[in-house]
Amino acid sequence: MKRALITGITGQDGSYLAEFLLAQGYEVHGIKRRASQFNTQRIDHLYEDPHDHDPRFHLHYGDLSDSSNLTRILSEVRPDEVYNLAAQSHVGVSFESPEYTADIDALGTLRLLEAIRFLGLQETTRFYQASTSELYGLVQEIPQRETTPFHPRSPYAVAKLYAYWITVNYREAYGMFACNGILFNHESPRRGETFVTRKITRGLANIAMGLEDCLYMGNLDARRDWGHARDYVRMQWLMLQQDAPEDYVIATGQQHSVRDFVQWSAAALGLTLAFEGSGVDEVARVERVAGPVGPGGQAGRRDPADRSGLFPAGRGRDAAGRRHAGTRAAWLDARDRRTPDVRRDGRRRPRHRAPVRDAARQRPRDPRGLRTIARMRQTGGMPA
Ligand SMILES: Nc1nc2c(ncn2[C@@H]2O[C@H](COP(=O)(O)OP(=O)(O)O[C@H]3O[C@H](CO)[C@@H](O)[C@H](O)[C@@H]3O)[C@@H](O)[C@H]2O)c(=O)[nH]1
Repeated sequence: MKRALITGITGQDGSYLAEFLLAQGYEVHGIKRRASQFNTQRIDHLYEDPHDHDPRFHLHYGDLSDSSNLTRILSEVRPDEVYNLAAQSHVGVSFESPEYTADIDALGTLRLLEAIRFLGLQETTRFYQASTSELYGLVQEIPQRETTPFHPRSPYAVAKLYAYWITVNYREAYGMFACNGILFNHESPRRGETFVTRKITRGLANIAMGLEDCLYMGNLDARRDWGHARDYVRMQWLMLQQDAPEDYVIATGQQHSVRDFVQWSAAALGLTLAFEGSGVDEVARVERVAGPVGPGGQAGRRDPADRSGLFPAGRGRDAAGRRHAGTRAAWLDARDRRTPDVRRDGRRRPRHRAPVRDAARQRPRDPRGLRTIARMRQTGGMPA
């Protein structure tokens, strides 16, 4: 049975790759960071108790900043394949934490490669490095290919450039089977919520459900090549199954703008947006609401004279604490009022409960997950 070790197993790609490798019959080991809160939501369905008979899924505490820890895990697992997916992966955040980003993304890769070499595993362990289209930054040719010169434009991309070349260097200097996967953007429902696709889908869904009233965006005209993460982890595996190690670009070959993504997401929710203004003053208002909105719900009718957005400010309540007409909450209230408590069969009808509010219904349970609503302003910056 082949053994794989995945750094970054708790992330989007790590979770899909673990699923994929388990289905291929691998024994899968993952490195997760210690955190005071649970950080394994994406892989909880794969968890096997270590006391079970012959589990094939194992988690180890570790960190790419900790060489002795990496060396110990590698010497215990002695993997056939290592997938280095762990990183500080947010481009915007790398401007705020450039040194941390370099430590994990650049030196972390070196630590892992060096631990493989130090343990004498360089001839048996194959190595995948999660490289990135961000290396191209200021693009030198269109489309980009494996031979296109790099011009990174963020601390993240510069750190990943070091990781790229140190991977090439270990391949050339020590004969390691080491590959860089230069992946363009790849998304899924498991994508982190501060990356643009999840930020938009979450934000607009919250607007449609009346939970928020504004979503602030950065550059709407930025263009990205978006694939699905599940397809891309298969590519990662395929790179390590070739006869000889090489670096590969993975993309769909199609680019779309962030603005397109906003409009598709709005359309899926039955919202029609009207864009006004330009540059940092651009605003998109919800012009029409149609069809079912939100899981199991439908939008309330909106006063066409109201140009302030789908839902007025004040979290959808007036001074007396009554919900405004036009919000999903108001629609649910109205449904509860007009629907008898007891069904025809004599059973009690379940009442609507706000799913994302705390007991006092004052604050969102997860404040990070719940900032949203109906005005989109182009700030020119790149907020998370
Ligand atoms: N995050 C974010 N991005 C915004 C926003 N508004 C516009 N954007 C633009 O949306 C684009 C896509 O951003 P993200 O999907 O958040 O990340 P990324 O910068 O493309 O980087 C991702 O893909 C790389 C290539 O695969 C990865 O290397 C990187 O780790 C990350 O996953 C960027 O050009 C960004 O300027 C916003 O409000 N938030």
